[in-house]
Amino acid sequence: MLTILDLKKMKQNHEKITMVTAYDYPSAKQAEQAGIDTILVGDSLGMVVLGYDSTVQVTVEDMIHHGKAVKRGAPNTFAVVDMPFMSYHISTEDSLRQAAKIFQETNAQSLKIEGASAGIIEFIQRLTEAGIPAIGHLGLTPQSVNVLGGFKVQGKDKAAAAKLLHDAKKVAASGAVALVLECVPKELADIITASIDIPTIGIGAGSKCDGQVLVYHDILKYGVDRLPRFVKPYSDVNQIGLEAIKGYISDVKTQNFPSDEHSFFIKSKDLLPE
Ligand SMILES: Nc1nc(=O)c2c([nH]1)NC[C@@H]1CN(c3ccc(C(=O)N[C@@H](CCC(=O)O)C(=O)O)cc3)CN21
Ligand SMILES: CC(C)C(=O)C(=O)O
Ligand SMILES: [Mg+2]
Repeated sequence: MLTILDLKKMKQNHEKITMVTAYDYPSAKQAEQAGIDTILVGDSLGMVVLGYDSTVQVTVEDMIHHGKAVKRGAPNTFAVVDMPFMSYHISTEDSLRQAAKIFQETNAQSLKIEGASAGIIEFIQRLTEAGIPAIGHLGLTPQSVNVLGGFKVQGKDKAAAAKLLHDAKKVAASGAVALVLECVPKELADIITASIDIPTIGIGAGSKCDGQVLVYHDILKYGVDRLPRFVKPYSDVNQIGLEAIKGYISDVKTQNFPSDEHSFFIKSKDLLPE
């Protein structure tokens, strides 16, 4: 399993860090088998596998339920769990209690937190002091979709770009071990990556970030209809899966399934009731 020191070394050595989301046992097992560096139990699970229209309805219990399944599937991969909406905003004390619960119950290696307000910066410091590696998340922070007015690229004007760089420096200085940059212009992500000593992990943030993260279901094109512009699909599981289920339906209707090879037989007819 990689450690936070390995991730820092990978930045220094210009070796790209790979991250994929996983929400359950099979996807985690597959990601580990494929040789991924890190797994994110993203709160995107609310949209991707629970059918919510944002991540706002995802709970601490949801994150623990999915996080435990992921760790069972990928016991040897560095795992990050998202702290969900409002689980780290009420007070630093309450946030620390929620973090301890998620970290202990999932056995994850790190927790991810969106934003860089004064409260968040203090929380990242306190997590680090307590021995919980924190990963920051700036740019498009989906838990704030209702304040941002949609899933939109961030840091597009001079003031917003300057604030994003300033926030990234604050997150790095507070002890965070990595920083996710979501939906940020490539040139800005490049400057941020060069300005901080912790790895940046981009999603819709161009190729200069120290690592990349994508949603598992987006990579596979599985269950998702419209893919964001930053996604490159590597398969079409929607199509493969649809054909499989249609084939099954057709075989049952036409009595081609189950055949004898998929059936069990009694040793002797004498054993059957009269
Ligand atoms: N399947 C999936 N993939 C993701 O990457 C993802 C989720 N779900 N859910 C949680 C968040 C939400 N994300 C999103 C969702 C939509 C866009 C999107 O449609 N963006 C526009 C850009 C709009 C603009 O130009 O400002 C796009 O065309 O990609 C971006 C990020 C990223 N995360
Ligand atoms: C998109 C990534 C960075 C994320 O936070 C998630 O999957 O929830
Ligand atoms: Mg998330």
